[in-house]
Amino acid sequence: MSTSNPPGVEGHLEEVSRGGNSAEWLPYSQVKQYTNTFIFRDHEILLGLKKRGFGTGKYNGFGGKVEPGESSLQAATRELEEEAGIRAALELAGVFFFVSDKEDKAFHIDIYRGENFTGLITETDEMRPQWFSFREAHIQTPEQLPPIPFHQMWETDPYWIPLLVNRQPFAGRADFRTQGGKLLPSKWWFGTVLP
Ligand SMILES: CNc1ncnc2c1ncn2[C@@H]1O[C@H](COP(=O)(O)OP(=O)(O)OP(=O)(O)O)[C@@H](O)[C@H]1O
Repeated sequence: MSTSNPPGVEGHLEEVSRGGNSAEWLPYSQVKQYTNTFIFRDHEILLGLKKRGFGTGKYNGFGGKVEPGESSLQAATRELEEEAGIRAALELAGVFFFVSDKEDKAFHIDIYRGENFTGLITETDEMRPQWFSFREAHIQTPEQLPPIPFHQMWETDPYWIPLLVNRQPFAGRADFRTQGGKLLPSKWWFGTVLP
């Protein structure tokens, strides 16, 4: 069964999770395009610890704004090289749309996945790359990698990272509100793409 998408979320989707308050979705007047890229090998995912700017101290994929004249895929490829020093053929894995009560701009984030990268993974001024394991039950790999550090990531990541890891195309939205000086999700909805 398809359910009705939140405003800003497109596609023929089936709900997988929703939560938060029952308030209306926050309004927005402008949409900014971003990218976020995750590299995979075996049961491992490459994350970067953000060292400056928005999301400092959190682990995330590699990405940023889509610049004028650039496609989303070009931006994702450029940001991966700028922030991690590598290149990879990327495919669109999902979309995460979010709005905060701090500004009237909405963020549309195209989420990409890639494998078989070339180049040497390199720490940059912006990101410290690190491999994590997503094996079930957090059984550690022979290289003793830690599991995905959800406690040090955006609060909405646990809703869509499993879909990314399981190769299920997805789209979702979250509204963030400032609570006690912290930006926290107040309402969210995620769905997988139906054929
Ligand atoms: C709130 N929930 C969120 N959940 C998951 N990912 C989120 C996110 N909010 C932002 N992101 C990602 O964080 C990066 C910010 O990038 P950011 O450094 O601001 O962009 P960019 O490199 O273009 O900026 P500058 O060049 O420094 O101006 C970018 O990948 C963007 O997709």
